[in-house]
Amino acid sequence: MSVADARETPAPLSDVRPRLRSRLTGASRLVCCLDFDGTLAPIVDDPEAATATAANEAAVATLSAEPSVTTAVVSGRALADVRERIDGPSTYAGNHGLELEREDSVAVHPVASKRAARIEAVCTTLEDRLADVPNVRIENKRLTGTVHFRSVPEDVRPEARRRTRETVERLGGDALEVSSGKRILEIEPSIPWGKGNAVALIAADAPDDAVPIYVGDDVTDESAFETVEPEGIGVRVGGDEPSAASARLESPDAVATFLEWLGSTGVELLDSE
Ligand SMILES: O=P(O)(O)OC[C@H]1O[C@H](O[C@H]2O[C@H](CO)[C@@H](O)[C@H](O)[C@H]2O)[C@H](O)[C@@H](O)[C@@H]1O
Repeated sequence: MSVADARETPAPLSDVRPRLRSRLTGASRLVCCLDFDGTLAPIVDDPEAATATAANEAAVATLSAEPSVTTAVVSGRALADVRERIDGPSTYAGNHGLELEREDSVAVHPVASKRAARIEAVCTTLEDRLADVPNVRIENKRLTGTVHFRSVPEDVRPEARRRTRETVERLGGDALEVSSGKRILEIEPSIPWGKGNAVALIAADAPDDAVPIYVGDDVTDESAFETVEPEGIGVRVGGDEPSAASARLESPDAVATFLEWLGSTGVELLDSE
């Protein structure tokens, strides 16, 4: 049976809370890793317009100021982009974990760095190949690229997706690959590295008894859920698809309520024995 086959629909977070309480009780640290789009920020048509809800901004600021919590944002966006969108954390991962900023030092996956020129070439060529596709957007994030179809008329999307895949195959060869996200295709270096690897590096900085939590809403968040479960807790936002996360929340508003709980009750439970 594959890992994907073993996935189940996550339970409502309220059902998982007793397990979370027991994990947090007496632990020395909480490592709280958060996705951005669809988790802290509601999904919107224009990727440039995405903003964290006010309640999530406040909750992230509170958690980030808490000495017993490591707060990290782990996004598919470029590091510099996501950093501008949410203040507070000491740690940011961008481009699905290919770039990681900890304590003011940024590490970039060396193979991804070498393939940035190919991403650039693909994005430039796609500007031309998709020039006749209404409302398509190409987001060049240097280490990866995203083609946005959310505002493209539905009948045009299959052909636009086909041209995107064909262009990546032609210019990227074995060096690049395509994956799907929410109404997007992601163009990435074909290397075994994702958000889960970045979360593992972040968690490795914490003591062994730290409790890792990851909250996210999309396919690329699954590797991060696999990293934190079952010692910690993965929380999938929205939908009821099978997931490696054990818990689920409905929306970014529900995420804010959860983060507020972590910043108050959750922190009190740490070292509370
Ligand atoms: O890992 P994330 O922080 O969730 O980033 C994943 C992608 O998010 C963005 O695209 C998504 O959000 C947009 C704004 O709400 C929406 O228009 C788009 O349809 C979504 O797929 C971002 O633009 C991408 O670069 C990220 O890879």
